[in-house]
Amino acid sequence: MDLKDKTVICSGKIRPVAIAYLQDKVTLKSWQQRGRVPEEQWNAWLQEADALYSAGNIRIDEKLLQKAPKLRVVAQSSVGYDNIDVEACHARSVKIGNTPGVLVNAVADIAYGLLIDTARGIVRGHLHTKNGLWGERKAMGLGVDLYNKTLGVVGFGDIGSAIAKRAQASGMRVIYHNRSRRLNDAALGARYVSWEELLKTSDFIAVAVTLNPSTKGLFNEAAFAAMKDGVRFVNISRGKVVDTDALYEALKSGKVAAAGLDVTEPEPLPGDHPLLTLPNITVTPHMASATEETRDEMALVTAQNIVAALSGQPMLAQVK
Ligand SMILES: NC(=O)C1=CN([C@@H]2O[C@H](COP(=O)(O)OP(=O)(O)OC[C@H]3O[C@@H](n4cnc5c(N)ncnc54)[C@H](O)[C@@H]3O)[C@@H](O)[C@H]2O)C=CC1
Ligand SMILES: O=C(O)C(=O)CO
Repeated sequence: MDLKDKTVICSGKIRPVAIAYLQDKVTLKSWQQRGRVPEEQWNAWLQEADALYSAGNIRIDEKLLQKAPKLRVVAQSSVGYDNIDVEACHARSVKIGNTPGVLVNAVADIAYGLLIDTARGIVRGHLHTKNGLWGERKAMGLGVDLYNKTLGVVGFGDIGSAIAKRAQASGMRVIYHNRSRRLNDAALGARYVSWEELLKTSDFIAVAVTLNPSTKGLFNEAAFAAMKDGVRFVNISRGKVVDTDALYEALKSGKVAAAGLDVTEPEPLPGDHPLLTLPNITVTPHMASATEETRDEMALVTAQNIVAALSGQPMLAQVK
């Protein structure tokens, strides 16, 4: 099908693999400079757009949709789509695509790295060495083993179960809590438990839920209070799942012995944020999917979703 009369606009810089896929098929308007498309330009593009390649964290809501009368497709270049008002899109017959699956291993690797860091303080050790304190390394204290400990995974979807696999390689027992029990959990070597049991019995907790109304602020003061003393906490899902102030207090008191976060609220996290004054936290800048291979695959799925939807074909991954 000739789609050259269809205009695809991109909200930010996109990967060459996506440009190569799209440029001969559609009329592509992409901003290949750093930062956001200037507002005037963006508003003009929205007027003409049949499809939107959503790169980065732009809010796609009724306000944006009103400026885009021809829009029929939004392709989010991530698995999470909490930046999109799904109801508003569907009310205007705008299809939404995302990129599940292709980023699972890259994200689970970072979660596993953070998990090890909460046990052993790798980043802390690096900073200690860098600050000329190698000889005083005993001051750092000892870490703990992953081996023979219980990992509680909250959100046992694609990424949660991939984190479990990595933890099992370190000899951890895995329990999980999910919206519903996974049929294949025995094959995955993981045991379904209630939210309360997970909090009470986990030595480590890894969070891999979607951000939705039921998970917003899920890890609040009460949740941290219900955890084991000295629990270690990793979040790679979305910052808004955690009450930042409650986590700060739990880390300060030692209730949470250490935390590893790839996502924060707010994002970006300012360099002078109170969380970063604590010695027992490692924060990475929402980079869990940031490998060359994974970002290429995410870009390609995003581009393929657009072409499929504009051709009236099923998308590779559609948000229902
Ligand atoms: N840090 C990063 O760069 C990345 C972060 N993510 C985040 O990770 C999330 C998960 O990704 P996938 O595993 O691919 O999605 P998925 O849809 O396979 O898994 C999410 C799981 O969360 C569960 N869930 C939802 N609400 C829940 C609740 N209230 N209680 C317990 N479980 C609940 C769902 O049942 C599902 O099993 C994404 O939505 C995204 O926000 C994803 C990729 C990269
Ligand atoms: O895919 C996602 O949801 C992300 O957070 C970006 O990799």
